[in-house]
Amino acid sequence: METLRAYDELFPWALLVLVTTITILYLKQLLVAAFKRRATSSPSLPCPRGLPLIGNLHQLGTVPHDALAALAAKHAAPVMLLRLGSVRTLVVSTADALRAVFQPNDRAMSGRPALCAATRITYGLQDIVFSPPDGGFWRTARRASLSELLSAPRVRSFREVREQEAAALVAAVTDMSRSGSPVNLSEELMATSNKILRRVAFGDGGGEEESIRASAVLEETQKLLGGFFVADYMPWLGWLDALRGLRRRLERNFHELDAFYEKVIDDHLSKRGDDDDASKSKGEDLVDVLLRLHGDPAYQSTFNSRDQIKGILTDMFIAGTDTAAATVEWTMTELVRHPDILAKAQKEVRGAVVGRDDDIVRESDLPRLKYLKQVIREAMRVHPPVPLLVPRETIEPCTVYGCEIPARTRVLVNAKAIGQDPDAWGADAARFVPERHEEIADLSDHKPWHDSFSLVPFGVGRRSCPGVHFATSVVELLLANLLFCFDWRAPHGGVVDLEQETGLTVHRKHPLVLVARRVRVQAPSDDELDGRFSAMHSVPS
Ligand code: HEM
Repeated sequence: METLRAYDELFPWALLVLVTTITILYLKQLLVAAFKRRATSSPSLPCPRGLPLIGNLHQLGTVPHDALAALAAKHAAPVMLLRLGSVRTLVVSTADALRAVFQPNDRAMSGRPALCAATRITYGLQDIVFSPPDGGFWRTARRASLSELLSAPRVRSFREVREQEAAALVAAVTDMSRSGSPVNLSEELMATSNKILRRVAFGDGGGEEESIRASAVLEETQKLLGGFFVADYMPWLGWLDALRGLRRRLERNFHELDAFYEKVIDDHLSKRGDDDDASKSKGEDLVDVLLRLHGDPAYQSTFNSRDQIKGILTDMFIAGTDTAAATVEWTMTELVRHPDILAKAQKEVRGAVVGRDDDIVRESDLPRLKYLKQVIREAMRVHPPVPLLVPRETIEPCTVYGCEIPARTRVLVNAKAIGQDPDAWGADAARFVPERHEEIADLSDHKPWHDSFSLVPFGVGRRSCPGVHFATSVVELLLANLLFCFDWRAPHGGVVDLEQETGLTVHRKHPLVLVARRVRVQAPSDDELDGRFSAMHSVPS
């Protein structure tokens, strides 16, 4: 009994000790877990604080690339981790950081998020731009884009289309300049770029009316792809997109686009039956090429459905039209803001292209226009047309500055912030100075675009743009003709602003409206020509 009483007295104490021990062990475990979490997730990557539910979404503002650049500067964060809705997002904002993030992790960073509009428009990600990199399809389709669709010989084969459309642009602007009315250059450039891509991709078939309808459908596709779908950031609120009517718009656009492609493909198939093999590869447009690959045993296992052909056609059109037009639009904006640079570029092109009857710049003239290429590079540094590139997503865990980044993290590369990075471009990074690209030996070579981490308007690594060659030939030809044929100024002696419209491709907020004066260039004397070339490559005061 004595012993039992002793046990009774001891029991509460024993219980207390037990509970205390368990509590201490539990708290210790919590603390260790918390330390471990801090140690393994992101010890050094800044994570600007967000709000419940929406995270940092509200900090994107109306011009996301500029807002992100400001946020990165505020937190001294070349790389930062944000939460956009429920999406963990890594943002890269300087050239050094881009190298540090991508050089060791190019494969890990090569995914794309399955965004709502892109998934629908590309027939469930059966294209090049948005397809996942780990299946065989992207690899084969990308190989086809480099060796067939956008190869140097293929791009050369479309020279006539580009020259005809450049001449049509000059004619349209000449008409407007004659009547004295200012030219809406943004509109003209978009129409020209659109027409070039349509002819290259779908051929010359179809009447003018059909062509205009197709442009309207493709324009809507562009808007939807650049639009904001709530489901891309907060999947559980995706029903809001239906309430906003976006889902219905997307469905309508998808079916219109599909009907258009079906007709184009059927027309090509019936035309093909009549052609012999030799004429087939001669005047092929991109639909012809894709139909040929569809029947080629080397490609057949991956290119085996019409949907894939249609997905890739959307890529070509969407990736190529808007971007080329925006590049010329921003380049002309900067030139009109810098009359000395405009004069120097005009002097070069007018000195190099004279003495012919047709009074227009041809593609064979372009290799001589070194300063023009510097001007374009500088415009793409200051105004990359796709400032946040096309979003990426990690396909596997990887390490960034010693921190583990899980798979399925969205990655945004701020090409605009990188182009303004003073460590890469110097203290005058914000100024428009084409001469800073003088050192690049061969600007006709497209390698410099892909080798750089400080100038990345065409992206970076294995998913960078395969359309560089195509894009630069359109941009250079249109710009050279605008400079050769016209003198330009802002209406009423005003200043052209730099306000931006948002979207995947960034255009000017207000169209670029300028006064053009048609110029007929006289053949210069030999002495004049000698003087021109020595003056041409000196820095303007
Ligand atoms: C000035 C014009 C252009 C610019 C600024 C541009 C820019 C870009 C950018 C930033 C990307 C994403 C790169 C990345 O994620 O690292 C891209 C991808 C792509 N671009 Fe372009 N682009 C232009 C013209 C073109 C043209 C003319 C075509 C074809 C006709 C084209 C076809 C593509 C394709 C297929 C991809 C996807 C590549 C992949 O994911 O593997 N682009 N472009």
